[in-house]
Amino acid sequence: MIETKDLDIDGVLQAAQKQSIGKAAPTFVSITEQIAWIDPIQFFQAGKGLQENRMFWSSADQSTQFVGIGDAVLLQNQDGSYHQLTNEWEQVLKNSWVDNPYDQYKTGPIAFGGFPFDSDEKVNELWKGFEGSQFRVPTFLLTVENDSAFLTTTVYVKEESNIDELSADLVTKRNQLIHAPEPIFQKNAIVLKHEVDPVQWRELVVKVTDTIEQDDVDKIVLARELQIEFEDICDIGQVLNTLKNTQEHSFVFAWEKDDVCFVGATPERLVKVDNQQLFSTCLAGTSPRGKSLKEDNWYGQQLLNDQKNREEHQFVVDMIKSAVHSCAKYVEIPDQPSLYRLKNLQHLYTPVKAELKKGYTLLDVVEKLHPTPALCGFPRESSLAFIRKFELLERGWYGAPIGWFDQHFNGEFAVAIRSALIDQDKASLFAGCGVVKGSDPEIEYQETNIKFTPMLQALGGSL
Ligand SMILES: C=C(O[C@@H]1C=C(C(=O)O)C=C[C@H]1O)C(=O)O
Ligand SMILES: [Mg+2]
Repeated sequence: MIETKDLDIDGVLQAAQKQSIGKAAPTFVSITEQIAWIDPIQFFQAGKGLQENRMFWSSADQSTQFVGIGDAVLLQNQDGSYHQLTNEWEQVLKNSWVDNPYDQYKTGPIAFGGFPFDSDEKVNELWKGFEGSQFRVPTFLLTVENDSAFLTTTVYVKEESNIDELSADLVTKRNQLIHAPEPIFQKNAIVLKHEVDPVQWRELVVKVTDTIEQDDVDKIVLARELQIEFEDICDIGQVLNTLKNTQEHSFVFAWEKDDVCFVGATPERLVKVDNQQLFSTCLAGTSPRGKSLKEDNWYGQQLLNDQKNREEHQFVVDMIKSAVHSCAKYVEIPDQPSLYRLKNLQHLYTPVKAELKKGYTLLDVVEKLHPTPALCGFPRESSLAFIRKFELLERGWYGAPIGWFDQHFNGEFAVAIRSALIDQDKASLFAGCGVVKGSDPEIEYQETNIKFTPMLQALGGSL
């Protein structure tokens, strides 16, 4: 039996209401309790019954998993402003009542969400609902940290709130979630697959290599879209379960808005900050996995020694190094990349460690880093201008920071690649690759195909 403190939602809400009357402002209430361990996917599936927006996050080593149900707070910034987001979060916390006897990092008030790749991009039909940056504090947040589970319940209490009703409603929903039955999964079956402009895409790669020859640009990342249709409405829980079980060393995420959900399993950490300790990742340069150990090692060695891939990688290292330097006391970064192996492919990988200077927060670093040359190109301005002008799709949240931060701005962001936007019985998958001098359109095309594979398989299909 785990030791749990008696939960007194009603008592906390009453005290918070007194505070809101005193301050003549609503109080943001966050109550954390330890609960019996529950499978995060089970909790996620149970959230479907409440008909509220859900979110999911798993760290790349799966030691931390978050599931959120409901929107207690939604912070939305049309222009993706980091500064505004910081201010709004501080504003929310200003009049708060945080009841967290466990005082655990990763419990209590935490906001989850994402940014657009390019906040100047006009939002099209596909990305409707995902305008600007959006972060939510879920009404119910499950934190599973190895074998321990915590539930944080968040609600606004106003002067006029009916506390009896409010607390009865929260308790009913809480019980529904934490005593959820074993999840039942629907099998997702793909009935239609449509590659968007594959011929034009290869032509665009040639246009990029020509541009690189002629202009002051060295690398441009080009993305592709693959559209699919399911036989029935896609079961997101099933997709997450498969991603979790098949995609090791990857952050698995889902962020639902009404009936649309952005889902993925990305290997790429943008930045993590834990008490001023900063961790970032340079990931660029790709090759397939081999079928045997010998073949796998051969691919790995080829990748480590391949000039084109090393160049693709180095642009990322140089940029991240200098961005992190500008806000850190010291930066630790190996001279040579190593290999980061995933189920379907392997990447060149350089980890970055640093200590953040006082006065800088996680969001400041996200702002400095995004978009890195891993997703945009180098130099940033000219590669971004090319993408804006010529790319054949709207990136929306693809390739952008997705993650979480707590009340002290500790948290973690990943780069939302290996992802799909799922709208009931339809989905768009995204994959891109770094085009540099000498890139071959067919090889780059095949590289994006392997990058589609993990998501496509999790959705019930194959290439
Ligand atoms: C753009 C993507 O991946 C990026 C591009 C890579 C490459 O071109 O080698 C490797 C990892 C990522 O930085 C994607 O998966 O969509
Ligand atoms: Mg590449």
